Amino acid sequence: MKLELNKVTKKYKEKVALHDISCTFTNGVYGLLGPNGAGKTTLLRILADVLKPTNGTITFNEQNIYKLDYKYRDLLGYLPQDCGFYPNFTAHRYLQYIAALKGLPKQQVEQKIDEMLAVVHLTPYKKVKIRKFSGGMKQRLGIAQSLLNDPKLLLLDEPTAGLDPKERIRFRNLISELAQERIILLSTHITTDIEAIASEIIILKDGQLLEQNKPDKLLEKLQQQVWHVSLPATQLNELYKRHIVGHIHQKGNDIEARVIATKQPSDDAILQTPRLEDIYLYYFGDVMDKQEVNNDDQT
Ligand SMILES: Nc1ncnc2c1ncn2[C@@H]1O[C@H](COP(=O)(O)OP(=O)(O)OP(=O)(O)O)[C@@H](O)[C@H]1O
Repeated sequence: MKLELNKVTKKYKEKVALHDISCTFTNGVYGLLGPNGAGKTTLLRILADVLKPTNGTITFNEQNIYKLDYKYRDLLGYLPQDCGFYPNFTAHRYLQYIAALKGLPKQQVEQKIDEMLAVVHLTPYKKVKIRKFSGGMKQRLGIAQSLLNDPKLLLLDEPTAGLDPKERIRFRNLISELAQERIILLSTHITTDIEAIASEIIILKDGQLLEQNKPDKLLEKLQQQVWHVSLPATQLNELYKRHIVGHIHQKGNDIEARVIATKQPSDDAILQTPRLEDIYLYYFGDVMDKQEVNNDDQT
């Protein structure tokens, strides 16, 4: 399978949300990484055919997706950021409704629903109304609906939002299991979500595709550039001015910090093995806040 974007641009009036995006996806897991507003949702919505690009073409196995029409949509599973659940539906009723929308053969529906509820560990809640669900349970139900038609192309917009650490690990394992014979695209700004499972990572910033590469190739970029630094807390502001600073830990009057720098930032700085969160900092250090850095620590 091959999904190809050729110079895809999306404008919302004057706002250019995606600019000339060209990339190719074959079977595997692709992590769309970028801060808020980078264009991840716009890209996924275009691929889910809920939004049309302003310019550019998209082909699936060399055929234009708009010409393929329903044949393309039949291949899709899509988890939007907001599933728009009906609170008075039970999980079962909701999945029946989605199965009908997706045109699943009637004789398969109940078995498929049971399978999917088991996959996302919601079997005991099959007959419970969605209004009683926690955020994490709703997210798992959203994942279940996206998988109902056994999609060949799975598009997941921030799939781990609201999941607790255990659920996130389960989710990552599930995606790894599903990855064969499928194209899976998932957007996130949490690097640990994709570090272990993405075959490739796509870095989006301000609607531009900055990188598409295998995680280890991205990490190679930062070899010899990630440091552990220890210094008096009073010097922290100076450190921020000179370098990209990641995690910091206060230890008494001192600070321990993870720093990205092309040259050794201080005599006692110790080289570290780069991680994907360093790549995130490298590209988005200027736009992120500390909250996002801390989020990376959740698992
Ligand atoms: N309907 C719209 N009308 C106008 N501008 C929009 C619309 N939807 C998105 N945008 C803008 O397009 C840009 C890309 O938004 P998009 O939602 O695709 O980013 P994102 O990377 O998914 O961010 P987030 O993680 O916050 O969802 C942003 O600047 C956003 O404000």
